[in-house]
Amino acid sequence: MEQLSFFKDAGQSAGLPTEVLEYLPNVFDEELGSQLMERFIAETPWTQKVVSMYDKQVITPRLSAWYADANTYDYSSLRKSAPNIWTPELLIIKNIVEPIAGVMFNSVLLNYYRDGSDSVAWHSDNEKALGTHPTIASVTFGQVRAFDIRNKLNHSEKYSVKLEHGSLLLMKGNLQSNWDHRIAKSTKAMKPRLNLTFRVVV
Ligand SMILES: O=C(O)CCC(=O)C(=O)O
Ligand SMILES: [Fe+2]
Repeated sequence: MEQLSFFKDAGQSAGLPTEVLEYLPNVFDEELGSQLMERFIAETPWTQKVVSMYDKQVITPRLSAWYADANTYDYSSLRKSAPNIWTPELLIIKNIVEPIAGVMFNSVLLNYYRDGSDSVAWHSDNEKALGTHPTIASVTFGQVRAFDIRNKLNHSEKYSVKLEHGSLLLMKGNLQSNWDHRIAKSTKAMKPRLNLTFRVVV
């Protein structure tokens, strides 16, 4: 019954720019989503990255893992290790997401937010290897968290989507070039959340 609480703050801010963000709730059955999430949390080879920020070494406030086709070039300086190879669970999700997105993906980044103090800071996924207008398919299981976007040229232009258990968010068009996004920390009690962003790396 606990899963019910995942849904209670669903919603999105008015005027969300749907040409860059398409939100599809309930793409995954609630029970299947919970089972997949438990397996991912237990069985993924999680890593926690250390990044340099203003001369300081900062540990990223979440756990991550990268999976890709074996021949995919390791494009990012942040991902120096070889990718993990697709698991059956990841392929189940990939096969559901691809026809909806209309894209065949060759990699996925998993992020595990253990509680409300885990987060991802404002950024855009605009690495060259993702191309100019990438479609990125973002699948969420677990705790509802707010996905915020802000216009890069006008930070006061902001929108928010509450990403629910079993939902799919398509990021597309100019999202990565014109907008930043984040998952903010929360001081409220938060259960674990798992997010998978399927990408095409060229
Ligand atoms: O957790 C999310 O919903 C977003 C993750 C993200 O932005 C990223 O991995 O680049
Ligand atoms: Fe991102």
